[in-house]
Amino acid sequence: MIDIFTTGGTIDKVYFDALSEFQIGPAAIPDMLRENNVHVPHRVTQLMRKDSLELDDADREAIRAAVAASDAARILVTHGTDTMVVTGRLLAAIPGKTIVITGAMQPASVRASDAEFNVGFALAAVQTLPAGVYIAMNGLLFDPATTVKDRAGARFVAAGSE
Ligand SMILES: NC(=O)C[C@H](N)C(=O)O
Repeated sequence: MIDIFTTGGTIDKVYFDALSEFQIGPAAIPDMLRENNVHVPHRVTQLMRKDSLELDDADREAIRAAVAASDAARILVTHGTDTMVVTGRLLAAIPGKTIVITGAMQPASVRASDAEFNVGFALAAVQTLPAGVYIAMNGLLFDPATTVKDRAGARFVAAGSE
């Protein structure tokens, strides 16, 4: 059983026409998994709906506590990309679980989005990797301890190489 926790981020953003802006809506992952005929046993819990730039220490602690309290050994977290590595570093203190964090550069609700690719890749990663914390984005796996987001390049890179 894979425990999936959603926290918000661009992956869950939807366009509010009346306001002419994107806001974080309900988690995109349940519809995505259903529409893609995914029968991997899983459970989805929406922990929060925040852009990751707005996550504070209490939010991160809530994510850490939820993951630590899960009875599942394999955990998928969807999260905004801007501070994914910060949360990943905190989750690294949890022993004995395979924890994979993913998100998207473009909302799942828009056509040219990397969301479905990233979720599919992360779902494969979480089922096969040994215990540890990983960021799974755009076809690559990263260790949060040694990774940073290159915002201009819209990608993750090794710390120091950006
Ligand atoms: N692509 C993203 O998810 C960026 C967004 N600002 C976030 O970190 O929540």
